[in-house]
Amino acid sequence: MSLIEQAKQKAAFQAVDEHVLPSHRVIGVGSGSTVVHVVARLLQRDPELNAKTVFIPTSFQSRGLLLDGGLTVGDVEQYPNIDVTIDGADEVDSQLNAIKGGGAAHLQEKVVAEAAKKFVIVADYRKDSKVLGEQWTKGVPVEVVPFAWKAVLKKLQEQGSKNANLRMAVAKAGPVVTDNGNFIIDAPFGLIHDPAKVLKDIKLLTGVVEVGLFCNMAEVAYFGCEDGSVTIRTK
Ligand SMILES: O=C[C@H](O)[C@H](O)[C@H](O)COP(=O)(O)O
Repeated sequence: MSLIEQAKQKAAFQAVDEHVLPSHRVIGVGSGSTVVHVVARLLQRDPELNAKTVFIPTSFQSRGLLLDGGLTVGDVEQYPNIDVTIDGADEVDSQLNAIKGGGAAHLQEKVVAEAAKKFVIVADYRKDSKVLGEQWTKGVPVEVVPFAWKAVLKKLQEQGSKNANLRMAVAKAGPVVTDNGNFIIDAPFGLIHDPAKVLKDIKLLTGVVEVGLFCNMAEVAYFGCEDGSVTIRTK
């Protein structure tokens, strides 16, 4: 396993061990490569405990991980009160604000995180920043309804993101289409010193469904470090 993968695993295992309690019955599960280790740790729990628990996925990917593991899945319509949600991030700042959506899953992720009593982030050392935009330079992921993409792109450029661009698919002609049938615009804003304002300004644009800025949401973040340790940042 590579150093980065080991770091992801360490952070994920420790976060599950410290935040998924035997009394919990509804657990939110984020998306991405770090969450693979979250699910692996959940599967190491007492099977009787898992049998009494419902897991709320945040994407096609995390639903598949849970189903493949034989876990029971539900949704926020059935379970609007989630005990804890654990998710990855593309970058986290010193105040625990995060950029998410590198995998285009941030809409469902935000809903599931907001429905939880506690939101926990797991990541490797490359995601740990003072200010958003230091390391994640691809931009803020913005999910937009398809017919509005050009209009939103123009507005984002007017808001200062000159290099905002429509995310294109790799093994498909045309744009990435999200699990919700929408498009993604990646909008770089350089260093983001006031993420809550950037979030608000983008969210007010007509046609925007959700913005991959998670402000004041996480209670704690676990970063797996290069030396095998885990750094824990709390609010
Ligand atoms: O859309 C994807 C999600 O926000 C992921 O949680 C985020 O991109 C981090 O993914 P990874 O753990 O693969 O770096």
